[in-house]
Formats: sequence, structure tokens, C-alpha cells
Amino acid sequence: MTQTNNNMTVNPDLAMERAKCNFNVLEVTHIFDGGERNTLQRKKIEDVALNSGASKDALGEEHMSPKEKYENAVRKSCIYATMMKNELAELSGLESFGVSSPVIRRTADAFFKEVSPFLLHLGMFVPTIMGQCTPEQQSYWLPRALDMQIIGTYAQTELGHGTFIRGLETTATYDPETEEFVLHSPTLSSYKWWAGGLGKTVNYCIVVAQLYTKGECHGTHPFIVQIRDEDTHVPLPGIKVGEIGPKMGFNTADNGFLGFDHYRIPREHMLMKNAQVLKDGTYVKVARHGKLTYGTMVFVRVVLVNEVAFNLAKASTIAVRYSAIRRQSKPKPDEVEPQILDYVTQQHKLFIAIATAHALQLCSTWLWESFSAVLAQMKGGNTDTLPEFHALSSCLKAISTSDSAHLIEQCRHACGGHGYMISSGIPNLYNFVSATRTYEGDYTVLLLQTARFLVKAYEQAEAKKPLTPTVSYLAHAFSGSRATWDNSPDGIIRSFQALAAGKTAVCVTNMRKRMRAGLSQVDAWEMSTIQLVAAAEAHCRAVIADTYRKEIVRLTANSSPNVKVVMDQLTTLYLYYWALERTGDLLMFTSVSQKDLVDLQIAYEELLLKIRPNAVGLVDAFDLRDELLHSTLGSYDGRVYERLMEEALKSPMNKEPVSDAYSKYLRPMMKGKL
Ligand SMILES: CCCCCCCCCCCCCCCCCCCCCCCCCCCC(=O)SCCNC(=O)CCNC(=O)[C@H](O)C(C)(C)COP(=O)(O)OP(=O)(O)OC[C@H]1O[C@@H](n2cnc3c(N)ncnc32)[C@H](O)[C@@H]1OP(=O)(O)O
Ligand SMILES: Cc1cc2nc3c(=O)[nH]c(=O)nc-3n(C[C@H](O)[C@H](O)[C@H](O)COP(=O)(O)OP(=O)(O)OC[C@H]3O[C@@H](n4cnc5c(N)ncnc54)[C@H](O)[C@@H]3O)c2cc1C
Repeated sequence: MTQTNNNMTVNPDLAMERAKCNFNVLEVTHIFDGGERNTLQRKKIEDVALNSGASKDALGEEHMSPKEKYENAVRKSCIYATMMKNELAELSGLESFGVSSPVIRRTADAFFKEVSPFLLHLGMFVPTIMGQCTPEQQSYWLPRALDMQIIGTYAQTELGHGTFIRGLETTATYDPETEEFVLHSPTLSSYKWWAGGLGKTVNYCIVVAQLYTKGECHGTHPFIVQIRDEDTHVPLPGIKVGEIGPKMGFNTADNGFLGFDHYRIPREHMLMKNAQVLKDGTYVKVARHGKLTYGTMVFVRVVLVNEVAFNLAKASTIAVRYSAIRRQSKPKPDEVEPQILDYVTQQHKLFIAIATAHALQLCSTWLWESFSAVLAQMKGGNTDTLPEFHALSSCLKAISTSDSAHLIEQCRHACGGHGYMISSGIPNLYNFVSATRTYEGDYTVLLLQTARFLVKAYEQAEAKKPLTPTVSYLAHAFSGSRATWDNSPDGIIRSFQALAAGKTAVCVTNMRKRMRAGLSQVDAWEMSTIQLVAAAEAHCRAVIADTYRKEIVRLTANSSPNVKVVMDQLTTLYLYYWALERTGDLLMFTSVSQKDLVDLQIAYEELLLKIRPNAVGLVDAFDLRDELLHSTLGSYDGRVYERLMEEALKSPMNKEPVSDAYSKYLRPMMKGKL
């Protein structure tokens, strides 16, 4: 039986859930959006972009051939780009359209079940022009890129190297006679590989290559390179470019390969904010910090924390709504089958996903603000805060992408068989988010970058030198006693810090032991990397827990009492969950007892029950329109079975009553005539 709600037929179980929600959903939406103003602005943008129906496909992407899918994605990207230029830019209050507006980025998800072939243009090509060009270069390239007169991508990774940027093989050799750089791919492994949009869409790209001038190599530098004719789009002579083939996801992003055969570009096409090559070939270093050419990657790592929080919010919305309408099993023979959301194990799978979406969303805003502060300092020539920020953005990128991918997969498990349907929306979310763990710096590699910083900070703490804010807790690592356990939120956060400090101390001790036993510093480091990754992970969890808690306390200071309660429950759930996931570590590095842990488990289970009545309200508060969810299981009205059947009937396989395969293969085989 269904019920009507605001002219919409709503599944009665969902209607009942909404009726029993005891907090003001809109207030929580404002918290998630970062304030009421942002919510209003977001809704305006969504209305303009989505109400016309331009985001909809007549036939689902999943039924199209790869070529049709790509062409459809280009078609819709062009529609969306035009909207961005004409209407959305003004609404988003930006001077230059689109760039750095997460709302515009998010709204684009209604147009693409996978991704837009323009993603790299706005995500990396434009930011690189903004971050790596001199003002003169910027004034030439930026207006053309923002107006989409040219479309670009970021081609750094090669067949042979992605992680180790210093090992890239593409060369850019300066020729002072003609004042040009000669780009060349000396080996198969030096072919650029992976850049999004490179296969068919873009006509320009940022190419990262080893710079040679006057016979000397100066390491990797970025260049802006035209690869296709601006009118015909035909690849230019000296360029070999194509698409790399089917992938787990990103199949509408035409990721490509690119090789150069002594291909010449003007000297001015080297991006010269951080280093320059003069007309006579003299190399001049401008930047104060050697790694500023890695700036676009740092920017994207920051953006990705927000990106995965959003995608996790989508997956938890789908799985929680579905769990409210799905009834299964009969634990009490005289009662109706319960909603699967009533099973505590289901709550254990799902509520941590909601809490993590909140934790990562708030951390992403905080990280973005810290990034803006670092950029402002660097404008004044001060790069002192960059190492700490690199360590922070590296670990937050690694942990947020990894946790989100894991929890999205958990949401799929929570939806049983139907979660495996493409139409549930979850497989596409998983395929997209699992790639974020790899690209823009692999998980392990980035945690090891954070570990370098932690080890140095530990040595500073040991020498009683001042520490930067995110590692100030290391100062307590030398007290000689284990941290005192207490199960208050602040107590748990202190314990997480004690774990991070304890694990870092173990790494340092082991490395010193290994070096005393004769290993080189590099080998001693290598032998300790499993523990170094664990130390960096623990550090990151302490940072997320601390930031989430502080931000929620701040943001709910003026909230209504029930909102305060439910936000506090969610934060506490997050802390209990991770404490229970790390009981072994807590026993090693804090005074926690077996009884404390048994009590904590019970407190956690009771918290799940307290959150249960508000679960649907909590995911409604993410305020994700059906167009963004692309889900038969998660739409607002909960008409799950009807939608599953409607989608099944759209399958081209159901067009004819008998498949051609019957007469071609089945019949001959069954009649013994094959
Ligand atoms: C209009 C169209 C509409 C259509 C719709 C379109 C829809 C889009 C709408 C858009 C709306 C607008 C929104 C804009 C935003 C959009 C964003 C969207 C999301 C973004 C998605 C983008 C998709 C991206 C796809 C993937 C792209 C890529 O993957 S690019 C390639 C990335 N590659 C890597 O990350 C490589 C990883 N490797 C490294 O970083 C390094 O090699 C290394 C760090 C591992 C090691 O480096 P190195 O060997 O040089 O250093 P090392 O010797 O280890 O260390 C020396 C010291 O240097 C320090 N260090 C290292 N790196 C840094 C750094 N970055 N900063 C500071 N310091 C650094 C290091 O710590 C060492 O320090 P010490 O210990 O002190 O010595
Ligand atoms: C969907 C997608 C889109 C992409 N888009 C782009 C793009 O637009 N532009 C672009 O330039 N690139 C792009 N990439 C490439 C991406 O940035 C790289 O794949 C990524 O940086 C990882 O590098 P790799 O592939 O060389 O992995 P590898 O470094 O070969 O990693 C393989 C394994 O080795 C381990 N490993 C490597 N080095 C170390 C180490 N020092 N210590 C311990 N373990 C190590 C890793 O942890 C991993 O488990 C994209 C990739 C994907 C999947």
C-alpha cells in the first residue's frame, strides 16, 4: 500500500520513518552544506540545471555501446558547459565560471552516471594554468580555457611511471636556435597514459616532462601543448594520441595515451611561474620550494576529500532508504517481517557510513580553509607551512578515499542482491570512488609521505623543539606512561593521538635498531614501511576525529536541542566505531582494560538503537535529488520494486519475445544439429 505525500506517492514504510524523525531535517542540511546561505544557493543552481530535464537520457547509459556512451557524455557535457557559462556561473557567485565550485561539480553528476570527459579540463587543466603560469601566460590561456575555446587535460603519468614523478621519461629539450622546446617520447614506457579526455576530446594538454637545457637535466616541469588542430581536431604531425580502452569505471572519460616524435612547441609554452628558461637557454629557478610544481596534485587531493564525502552520502542515502522499505525474515513468528533497518547488524553497516560522510564533509571544509591559508602565506613568499600541509592533505586523501570506497561497498552489501544491479546506483559509485584511492597519489605512497613528516616531527618532539599544530600531541609521547583511557569523546580522541604517537615511536625505535644492526637509512626505512603506513593512518584518524568533533560542537552551538543530540550521537558513534576497530592498538598504547572494551561495545550497540528512528531523516538531510542518485533503490518515494521492474523492461534484451541467439545457437544445439 502506498501513501501520498506532497503529490508524490510514497512507500508507507518511508512515510512512517519520516513521521517519526524527531529533529529538524533542514537544520542538518544546513550543517552539511556549511550554512543556510549555501543550501539556498545550491538549490537555486540545482533548479536551473536540472528542472529542464536536460540531464535525462531516453535510454540508460548502461544500455549504450562504448562509442554511444562517450558521444552522449560529450553531448551532455556541452549542454552543461553552456549552462555553466550562461546561468550557473552567476548563480554560484563566482568571478570566473565554474572553477572551484563544488556545487556546480556535484550538480553535474545528474548528467553523468560515470563522469564527464571535461572533468580534467576543469579539475586539473584550468587549475594548473591558474597555479603554474606567470601573470602574462595566465592572461593569454585562462580566458580561452574558461570560455572553453580550448579544452585541455593533465598528462603526467606514463606507461612506465605514475607514482615516481622524478622517473618520468618524456623529454623537453630546449633549442636556443629556434627558441623552442622539442618534446620527445624516447621509449614505449615514456608514452603518456591515463589522462582523462585525452583519447578523443581535448585539443590541448599540460604535459609534464624532463627539462633539458644547455645539456643539463633540471627535472620535471609542466608545459602547455597543443595536440589537435583547433578547427578540424585532427592530431598534429609528431603527435600519436588515442584512447586506452575499457576500464572498471570512468568509461565516459576517454582516458588516453600520447607520444611525441620530436614535437616542437614555443619557449613560452613552458609554464614559468616556478622556473624559467631564458631565450639563450639559461635555466632560472624562481620558486622558493622545490615541490611547487606538484601544486595541482595538492589542490586535487584537497578537492577529493569533499568529492568522496559526497559520494558516500549518496551511497548511504540509497542503502538506508532501501533498508527502510525492505522487509526480510521472521525472527518473531507472530509478527510481520521486520524492515531490514531494524537488524542491529544492518545499523552497524550503515550508520558508520552516514557518520563518515559527515566527518569527511566537515574535514574537507576545514582542509580547504587550511589550504587557502597556506596559499595566502605562499603568495607572500612564505612556504614554511607547506610540509605540514602536504603531510595532512596526503593522509586525508588516502584515508578518505579508502574509507569511502570500503563503506560504499558495505552499502552495496546492505542492499543484498538488488545492490548489485547497475540501476541501484551503487556499482557506479563504487567504481568511481575506488579509483580515487589510486589516482592523484596511491594510498600507500601518500601515507608514506605523511610518515616522513611524522618521523621528523617525532624527532623534534624528542629534542624538545616546537611542533606544528596537527602533530603537537607528539609532545606527550615522552611521558613514559601509557595514555589514560576514558570513554568521553575527548578521552577517545586523546587515545587516538596516543596510538599515533605510540606507533610512530615504535617505527623510530625499530629503524634505529635496524641501522645499528648495519642497515642503511633507506633500507631501515623500507623494512619499517608496514608500520610507518599504520602510524600515518593512526595519525590521520586522530586528525579526522578531532576535527569532526570540534566542528560539530562549533556548528551546532545555536542548533535546536534535538539536532544537537542527533549530531552528538553521530559523532560519538564515529569515535566508538573506530575505538572498537582498534582494540588491539588501544590495549598496547593506552590503559584501557578488557572490561572497558566490553562496556564500550555495549554503549556502541545502544547508540545504534538511539540513532535508528532518525536514520531516514539523517539521509534525507543530505538533500540529494533523485536525479543525482540515479537509483532504483534510493529515490525519495521508495517505490523500489516498481522502479526495478520499469528499468528491467527498458533492457534492449526485452525488445523481442525470442532472442536471435535461440535460432542461431540454442535451437541447433538442443536439436543436436550444431
Ligand atoms: C564545463 C563542463 C561541464 C561538464 C561537466 C564537468 C563536470 C565538472 C564540473 C567541474 C566544476 C568545477 C569544479 C572544479 C573542481 C573539480 C575537481 C573535481 C575533482 C577532481 C577529479 C579530478 C580527476 C583526477 C583524475 C586523476 C588525475 C591524476 O591522477 S594526475 C597524476 C597524479 N599523480 C600523482 O599524484 C603522483 C604521486 N606521486 C607524487 O606525488 C610524488 O612522486 C611523491 C610525493 C610520491 C614523491 O615525490 P618525489 O620523489 O619528488 O619526492 P620525495 O623524494 O619522496 O620527497 C622529497 C621531499 O618533498 C616533499 N614533497 C613531495 N611532494 C610534495 C608536495 N606536493 N608538496 C610539498 N612537499 C612535497 C616530501 O615530503 C619530501 O620532503 P622531506 O621529507 O622534507 O624531504
Ligand atoms: C581512473 C584514473 C584516472 C587517471 N587520470 C589521470 C590523469 O588524468 N592524468 C595523469 O597524469 N594520470 C592519471 N591517472 C594515473 C594515476 O595518477 C596513477 O595511476 C597513480 O598515481 C598511481 O601510479 P601508478 O599507476 O604508477 O602505480 P604504481 O606506482 O605502479 O603502484 C603499484 C603498486 O606499487 C606500490 N608502490 C609504488 N611505489 C611505492 C613505494 N615507493 N613504496 C611502496 N609501495 C609503492 C603502490 O602502493 C601500488 O600498490 C589516472 C589513474 C586512474 C586509475
